[in-house]
Order: sequence, then C-alpha cells, then structure tokens
Amino acid sequence: MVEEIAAEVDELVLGIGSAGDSHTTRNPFTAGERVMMVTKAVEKLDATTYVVPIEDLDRNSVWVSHVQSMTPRFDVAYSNNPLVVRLFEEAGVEVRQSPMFRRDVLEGTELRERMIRGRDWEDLVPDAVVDVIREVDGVERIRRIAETDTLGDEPSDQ
Ligand SMILES: Nc1ncnc2c1ncn2[C@@H]1O[C@H](COP(=O)(O)OP(=O)(O)OP(=O)(O)O)[C@@H](O)[C@H]1O
Ligand SMILES: NC(=O)c1ccc[n+]([C@@H]2O[C@H](COP(=O)(O)O)[C@@H](O)[C@H]2O)c1
Repeated sequence: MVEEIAAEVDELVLGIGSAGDSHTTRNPFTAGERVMMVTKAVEKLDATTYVVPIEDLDRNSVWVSHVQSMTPRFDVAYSNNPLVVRLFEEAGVEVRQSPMFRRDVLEGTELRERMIRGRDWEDLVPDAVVDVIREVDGVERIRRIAETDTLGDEPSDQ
C-alpha cells in the first residue's frame, strides 16, 4: 500500500499512531521500535519519507491539529480507518482510501496471534520488520503480554 502511495506523491509522511503506547496487546512495540521497523522497510522508496510518532489524545475534535503540529505540512491524508477519515474530512483535508490488500492475513491482530501460537509470520511482513522484532526479542514480549494481559488492552508490567 505504501509503495503505491509513494508512486503518487513527492514526499510521504508516515504517522506512527498511539505512539505513547507500548507493551500492550494491541501495541506491543515502543514508538522508537516502530520508527525503526517502518524507516528500514521504506528505505528503498523513491519518495522522500518522514516517519513521525503521534501520541493519542483524549479529544478527537483536536486530533487533526495535533497531527498537523507534529508533521511536515501535507496536502492529502491516506487512511482506511473510518474515524481518521471522518476527522480529516471534517477538518477540510482531502482523504484518499486504498483498497485493502490481503486483509485476511495482513492484519495486526492476525500476525500477533501467529507469533503467540508459533505459526509462520515472517513471510507476511517486510524483512526489516522481522529484523527489528528479532533484535528486540519481540515474539517473546508478545507472548508474555498475552499470558499476563487478561483485560486485553492493559499495559503489562512484565
Ligand atoms: N491489508 C490491508 N490493506 C490496506 N490497508 C490496510 C490493510 N490492513 C490494514 N490496513 C489499514 O492500515 C491501518 C491499520 O490497520 P488496523 O487498524 O487493522 O491495524 P493493525 O495494526 O493492522 O491491526 P489490529 O487492529 O488488528 O492491531 C488502517 O488504516 C487499515 O485500514
Ligand atoms: N483522539 C485520538 O487520539 C485519535 C483519533 C483518531 C485516531 N487516532 C490514532 O490514529 C491511529 C490510526 O491508526 P490506524 O489507521 O492504524 O487504525 C491509531 O493509533 C489511533 O489511536 C487517535
């Protein structure tokens, strides 16, 4: 998806969402770890790419201004997340959506389940992501969090 978007634009800003979260079921990796994964994965793209961590806010109504305050100026926002699409459109920013690509397997939840259950996942993500997950012992972390995080989305203190 990012390769297709990069072919349409001169410069690309990739937002790392929920950047303040880590060590939870849905967001096991720190913003820094995710910056490494994404930066290395897009290294060979032609478009100049900026990777920017963006923390969540309690107020959806000011989230677009918050995103704009953290990123280089942009003309078009790309997302398939219905809330994100709505917030940008209400703020007057053009939004483009991309068709889902192999959504059945390329979903965060599915990939994390595969890691927990010891099934193959490496061929489903860029090599750079495999390298970073190995470097930080990410599969072990995800398994530990799954064992202790019975509430589903609470930080683990393991
Ligand atoms: N296969 C795909 N093809 C295109 N866009 C996708 C695909 N999978 C996810 N997206 C988009 O990427 C973003 C992240 O997807 P999603 O909200 O599912 O998060 P995730 O981290 O992949 O999964 P999860 O919510 O299971 O943790 C969303 O904007 C979503 O629409
Ligand atoms: N109020 C807010 O903080 C707010 C609003 C909309 C989206 N977001 C974030 O934007 C990101 C959207 O990511 P996806 O496109 O991967 O679903 C998520 O990290 C989500 O938490 C935050």
